[in-house]
Amino acid sequence: MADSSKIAGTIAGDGPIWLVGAGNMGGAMLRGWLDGGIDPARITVIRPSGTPIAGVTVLTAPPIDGEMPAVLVLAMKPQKLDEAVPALAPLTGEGTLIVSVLAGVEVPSLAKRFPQHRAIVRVMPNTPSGIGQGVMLLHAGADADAAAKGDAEALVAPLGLCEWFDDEALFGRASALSGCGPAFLFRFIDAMARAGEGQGLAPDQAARLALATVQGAAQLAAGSEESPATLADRVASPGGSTRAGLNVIDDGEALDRLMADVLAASARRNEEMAAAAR
Ligand SMILES: NC(=O)C1=CN([C@@H]2O[C@H](COP(=O)(O)OP(=O)(O)OC[C@H]3O[C@@H](n4cnc5c(N)ncnc54)[C@H](OP(=O)(O)O)[C@@H]3O)[C@@H](O)[C@H]2O)C=CC1
Ligand SMILES: O=C(O)[C@@H]1CCC=N1
Repeated sequence: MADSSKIAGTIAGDGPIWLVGAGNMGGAMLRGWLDGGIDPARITVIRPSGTPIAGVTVLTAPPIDGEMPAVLVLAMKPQKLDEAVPALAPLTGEGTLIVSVLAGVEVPSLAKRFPQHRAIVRVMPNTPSGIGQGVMLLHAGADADAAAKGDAEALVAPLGLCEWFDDEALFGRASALSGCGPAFLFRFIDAMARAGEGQGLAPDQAARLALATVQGAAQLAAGSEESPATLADRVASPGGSTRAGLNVIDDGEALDRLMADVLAASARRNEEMAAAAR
């Protein structure tokens, strides 16, 4: 559940917030905002399908005769950005804070497409934002002042942990960890369950045990003063069964090497998307 106390104040005044795209990511952010107590009357969702969302106005195109958006949240696929810009850019102005969650699309690429803006802030969320447990990476363009950065952070703080990056390239590489990370963990849960099936467990039982084990372990680690490595040692009795399993994970640093390759592949793709948007 999002922390509603964090969203009690105003965000970029009290003007309209346009959310462009409400799919997997935009939809999760919207859920987090609504649970967090944001005034739904401020939010207009713009999506080509016009698929309704309870409690908020949904339009198939930006409103041309309304108030200028105080915040424009871009949450379509990077490949759809140029399809959306012609209708959006003329409606933004010096009062519009542009918040982009598009992977790989850098601030200068956004500034080229939205020359009129108050500030441009990139946010890399992840899907647990929908339950207020996301990770929100932030990077602001050079012309963003402290007030604009504060407004961007106030907007996304109810969705999870906020971490600022001055270096946009590092922001991109960090996106591979926290933005993509939930998918890697979901795969891990499935792999653990399948391995349980391999030991003779029924599929539904293996899935239940794997998920509850990951949930409990993550919560334990999050609330502990001890490092995950120490917590792992607390499970592994010398000469016991856990140590035998850890030996497989640790052999040749197999898991470290796998994760290094995984993040490197995601970071590389991020760079390719950045190049495509320039
Ligand atoms: N999924 C994730 O975990 C994360 C995604 N992101 C970023 O979020 C963005 C969205 O990804 P995701 O939610 O997964 O994608 P989805 O395909 O689930 O959602 C895309 C949304 O964009 C809308 N859309 C499509 N075309 C246009 C257009 N021309 N103008 C306006 N809106 C349009 C769609 O509308 P409709 O609903 O009507 O079809 C839909 O709501 C991407 O840029 C991605 O990089 C960032 C971090 C994590
Ligand atoms: O896969 C993607 O490109 C986006 C960015 C982070 C998570 N999803």
